[in-house]
Amino acid sequence: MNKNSMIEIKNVNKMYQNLTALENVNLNINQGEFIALVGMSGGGKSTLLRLIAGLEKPTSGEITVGKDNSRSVMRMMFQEDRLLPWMNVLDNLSFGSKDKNTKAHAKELLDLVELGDYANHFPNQLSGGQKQRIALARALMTNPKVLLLDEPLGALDALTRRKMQDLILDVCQKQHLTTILVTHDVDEAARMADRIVVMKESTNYYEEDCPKNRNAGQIGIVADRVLNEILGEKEIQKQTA
Ligand SMILES: Nc1ncnc2c1ncn2[C@@H]1O[C@H](COP(=O)(O)OP(=O)(O)OP(=O)(O)O)[C@@H](O)[C@H]1O
Repeated sequence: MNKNSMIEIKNVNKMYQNLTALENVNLNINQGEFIALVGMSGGGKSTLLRLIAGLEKPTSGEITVGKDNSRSVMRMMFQEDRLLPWMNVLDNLSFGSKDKNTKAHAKELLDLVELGDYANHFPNQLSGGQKQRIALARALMTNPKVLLLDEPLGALDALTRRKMQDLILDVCQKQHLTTILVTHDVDEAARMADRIVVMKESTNYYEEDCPKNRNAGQIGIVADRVLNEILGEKEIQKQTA
């Protein structure tokens, strides 16, 4: 593993019975890098994320995480917040621990996601965006080095989604996280990621490096290029004709 690497994916294949979900995927993700996985439905994005998380094993090939290849440095966040409805926000983060340090850590993270005043609220008293911010804070409780995000903003309205994108980017930078985001939204990928990986058919994928500190125009250009890759030039021409 090279010294800046956090995740190395080598010659990974995944079969489900006769179906090839992933074929010969090779990807090297550096510490602190923000990767977006995009592509058509069924392209294998969630499968790759589950393999990286260690929830499933590749049929062949290898995935190495950090120097000790331990999945304990990872936390995952999903489209659903998965908060426990019978616990208040603070307990959802600390799992009801009475330990002072754990509670203090939970409070710090609530401040980080700008919900410091909501410790005693219950999930049903929160908006969708607030619940996702709590889910993000909870994912950070164990001080992970890698954050795996499976379409976490998919259920949010456009404005809340935009705010969450900024918050996630800010948090990832502050906590020096390596992040992998699965998203259907190419604009979201173009706004957030350092590098976009397009999962095409199982045999084929494409990478796009994004400029640093990009403006709205550059985001649009990157998003268009990625969309071209996903749909193919002809589809785009047909749509704009
Ligand atoms: N547990 C499973 N058993 C059988 N086939 C599966 C399983 N999980 C995924 N697949 C298949 O593997 C392929 C890749 O699925 P995956 O969910 O990774 O795609 P995706 O790119 O995340 O799709 P979407 O954008 O719709 O979420 C699909 O053809 C899917 O039907």
